[in-house]
Amino acid sequence: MNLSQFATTRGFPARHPRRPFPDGPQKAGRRLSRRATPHGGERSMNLSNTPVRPAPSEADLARARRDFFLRGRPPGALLGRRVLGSWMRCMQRGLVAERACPVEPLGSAALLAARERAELLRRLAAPELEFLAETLADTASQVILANADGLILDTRGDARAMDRATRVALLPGVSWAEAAMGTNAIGTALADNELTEIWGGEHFHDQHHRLCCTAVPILDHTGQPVGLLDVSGDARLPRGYARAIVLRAAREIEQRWLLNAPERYARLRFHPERACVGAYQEGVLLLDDDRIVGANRSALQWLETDWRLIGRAVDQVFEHAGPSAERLRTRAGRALFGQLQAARRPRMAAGAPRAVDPVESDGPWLGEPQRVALERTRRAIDAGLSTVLHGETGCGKEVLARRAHALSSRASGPFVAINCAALPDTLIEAELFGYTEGAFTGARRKGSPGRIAEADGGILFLDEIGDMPLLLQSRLLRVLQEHRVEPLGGGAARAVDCVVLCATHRDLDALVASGEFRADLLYRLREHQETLPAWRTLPEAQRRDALSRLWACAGGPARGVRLAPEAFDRLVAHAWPGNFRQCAAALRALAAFADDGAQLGPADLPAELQPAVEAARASLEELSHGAIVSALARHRGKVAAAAAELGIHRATLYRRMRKLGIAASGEG
Ligand SMILES: Nc1ncnc2c1ncn2[C@@H]1O[C@H](COP(=O)(O)OP(=O)(O)OP(=O)(O)O)[C@@H](O)[C@H]1O
Repeated sequence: MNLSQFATTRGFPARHPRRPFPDGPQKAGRRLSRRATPHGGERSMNLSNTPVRPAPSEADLARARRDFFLRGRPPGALLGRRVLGSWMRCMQRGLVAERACPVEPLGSAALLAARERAELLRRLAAPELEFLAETLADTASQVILANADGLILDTRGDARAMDRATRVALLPGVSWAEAAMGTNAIGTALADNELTEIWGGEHFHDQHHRLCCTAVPILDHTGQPVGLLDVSGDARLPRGYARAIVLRAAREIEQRWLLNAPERYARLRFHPERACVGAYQEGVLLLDDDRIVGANRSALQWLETDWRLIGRAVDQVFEHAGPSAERLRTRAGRALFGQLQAARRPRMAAGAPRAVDPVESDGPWLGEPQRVALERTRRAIDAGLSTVLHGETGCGKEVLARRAHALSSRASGPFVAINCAALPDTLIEAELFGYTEGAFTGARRKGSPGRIAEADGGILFLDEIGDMPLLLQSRLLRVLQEHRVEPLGGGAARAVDCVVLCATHRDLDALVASGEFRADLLYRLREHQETLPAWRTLPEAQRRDALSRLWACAGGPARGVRLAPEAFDRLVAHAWPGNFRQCAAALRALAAFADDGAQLGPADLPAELQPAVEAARASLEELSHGAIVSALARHRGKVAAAAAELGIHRATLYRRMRKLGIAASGEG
């Protein structure tokens, strides 16, 4: 579903003029508040505990500020209780209203690290950020995702209506925690863990008086804040213009968070009306056997309880629940309709400790060069730029592409990976572009949309792009130019919106020069390029760090298997021509064959890492004419035996002998 469809299903028109306030901020905001409330949701169930409070006039606010800040008197009752509470906290912290608060954005590496820590939140929130930005476009508001400390992670929207200082302060990397910025919706919502609206002069600092903000904390399935959604705009916008829509977006993210929980938990969904089980307002509980380990807010509402529900046994809450849980009765006597989705427990092969895939578990190891490449690739994706990832085999090109996809605004779209070198020439065309029914012998009955069409809304990852046959290059070029795919055998062309990432270890410019790759295709594919470093070029500190991570992922430490310092040093120093892939595989093998609790020394390392071999390898280039001749002589011309003594492969010795003009006299 594209954004317009997404917006329309929720009853919001998808298009808005980009000009801020085409008919004034008041009108824009009022129009939006009218649009944003008619969902049955907010009417039939109050999702926020925050009562709607009458807006104090500017004169009321000015009086309240004079009373509080100048005369030290309690301000009038029109100032909300929570705003007053926040002003008092700010005073106690020594903040001064007239003093500008310094804006100190995080550096790019620290911001990247913060974004990585909040990866799940960002991924789940991305569609809502787009949706809010689109819907609020004519109010010139800024949509903000912050982490649970109030640090801005992402923004969307058009903030042209704000002054420069405010725009700068609302950028990613800036903290809006109350302690730093005084009373503001982000910081105060996090301090109170409630939906918060702060308008104009309610902000603690004078410098924020032209701003209005509406913020809602995003809670995980146990009720802990994991982040916050905020809409900030011009203080002339009517109070409440963003309340319903931002609240609903936060609930959507929370629901996704809940449903993203491990499948080993059963899910109990319920609602007082049968038809609403499975719909927006359903209550959902996560169950670990008979214990409640998670809930959504609707569940709390229908069960008339709060987050203390987490940890209770199911039968403390429900009086009666049949095996299918179709009819439920709470201990308070409320009848509900329910549906139980059983837990899925993965069946593990007995005894075999499974190595953890570093990419699946905690994300790849990222040193400084990978971090920078990752962030730039993510930005390229968000900007719709085709990107080539260049680097030796195994240096993490695909890993990086997948990670960048997960962090990008296309995270909710598919990631379709195609290895151009692995597909047989006869199949690649049909595989990529799809085919209609009966297009060729063996075609599936209903035809196939093809892999490119499958990437619609997401990423098309073309691995080993340098190996794509010339014939297909022109078809691919046409797809990239026209954003449409035509299936084999005719049929309607299909529009495709995808960002293309390519990976290669080959020199694409050289391939163009030798006529193996189309120059015009390369220009299309390489709107941006990132080069990933080979393992051996990383600084030693990074290799050590990476090795520790790969070893942990290989499962050794979990079974008490230790690498002696000399073994670790040797692994760090090894050149690993197959880069991360080879190193990770070697570590997995080491861990697999070691006994629990064993300490592995240099002698336990694979043959190519043994000291004699390493020394011989290192000096291969210097292996002199004399050394080879005398080794051959000692073994009566037997090349295999001489190679073994020199610690190199027989083929390598033959190559070296040819280069030095040494004739082979004995048998191999
Ligand atoms: N940064 C990393 N952190 C941890 N493991 C990594 C990292 N990069 C690569 N790996 C490991 O190496 C394997 C290969 O990575 P990947 O497929 O991304 O390499 P590649 O550069 O695309 O290789 P090729 O060019 O051969 O396709 C991964 O499955 C993973 O186990």
